[in-house]
Amino acid sequence: METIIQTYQLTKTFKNATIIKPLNFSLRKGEICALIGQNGSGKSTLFKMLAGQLHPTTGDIHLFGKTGRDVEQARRRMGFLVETPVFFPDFTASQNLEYFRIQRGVVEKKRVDEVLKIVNLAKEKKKRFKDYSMGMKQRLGIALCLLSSPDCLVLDEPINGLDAEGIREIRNLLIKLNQEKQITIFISSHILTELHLLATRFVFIKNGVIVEDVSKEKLLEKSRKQLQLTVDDPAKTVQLLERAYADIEFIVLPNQVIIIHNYVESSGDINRLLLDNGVSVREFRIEARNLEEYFLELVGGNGHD
Ligand SMILES: Nc1ncnc2c1ncn2[C@@H]1O[C@H](COP(=O)(O)OP(=O)(O)OP(=O)(O)O)[C@@H](O)[C@H]1O
Repeated sequence: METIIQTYQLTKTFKNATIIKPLNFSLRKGEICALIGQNGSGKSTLFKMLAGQLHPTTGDIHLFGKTGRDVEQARRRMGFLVETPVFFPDFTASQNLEYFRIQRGVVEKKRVDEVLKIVNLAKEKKKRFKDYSMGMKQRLGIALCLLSSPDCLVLDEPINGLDAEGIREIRNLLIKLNQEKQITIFISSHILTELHLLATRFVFIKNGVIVEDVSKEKLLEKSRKQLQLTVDDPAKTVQLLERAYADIEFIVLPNQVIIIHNYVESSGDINRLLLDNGVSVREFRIEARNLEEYFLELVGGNGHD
């Protein structure tokens, strides 16, 4: 499968603060990849580097296999919605897109009507931008990205601040673009539950570090059940768990709580292992949790980054 985006040891430092730590990431053709992280985690900084709006401090970006001077040309195959586009408030949607069509050298005049149809704004194309709802404004932003018929869209929080209906419209639009036009999508949000029905892959970022990269199936599995232990000696518990289960995945929370994401089916063995080695287990339970809790644990709690 073709690789659309590849970063190698990519970093960004502003003054003394390193916002993106050496980051290796790849996006393959056909994916809808969600970049999830709390405010300030570095999502926009990463996207701006991909869009060419910020220069990386170190590292390399390949787009469609191109790098160096050729990357600019490859970038034309991508549509970026990284900063809110500045539309003219008194222009209609059509007039706004027509302005950008000419400015961006998109030859075919009919492309404006085509993209308005794709984003379901054909009927409202003569409305002035300032009279658009938030959801319509966002869809017009996506229409702008589509003007040059990109193979990949990079969208920074496009459903931020939308109501449930607005979110549903954008979600359906993006699924349609992915399935019918084979457009690869890289989309960010700070709210996991906004994207869980859309994305096929989830990348979690915390303080500029990717702390988790999972498929939709794996995410659902992980967010379904977990073991929650309260122990007297978390450090020893961690040591014992890592020795017994090489690929065990867990996080240590305050108050001597350890949450284990896999090996839920081995809960009896884990309990015995700890007791046999002198760890006192005060509480041991299997919990179901929702996606939002999982997200907060990963990017909000004491994740293992
Ligand atoms: N030009 C800049 N100069 C200095 N610091 C910056 C600059 N741009 C971003 N930062 C800092 O980098 C950090 C990450 O910002 P970024 O906008 O990438 O986060 P984010 O994950 O997109 O957050 P949000 O969800 O709020 O958009 C923040 O602490 C921000 O203050």
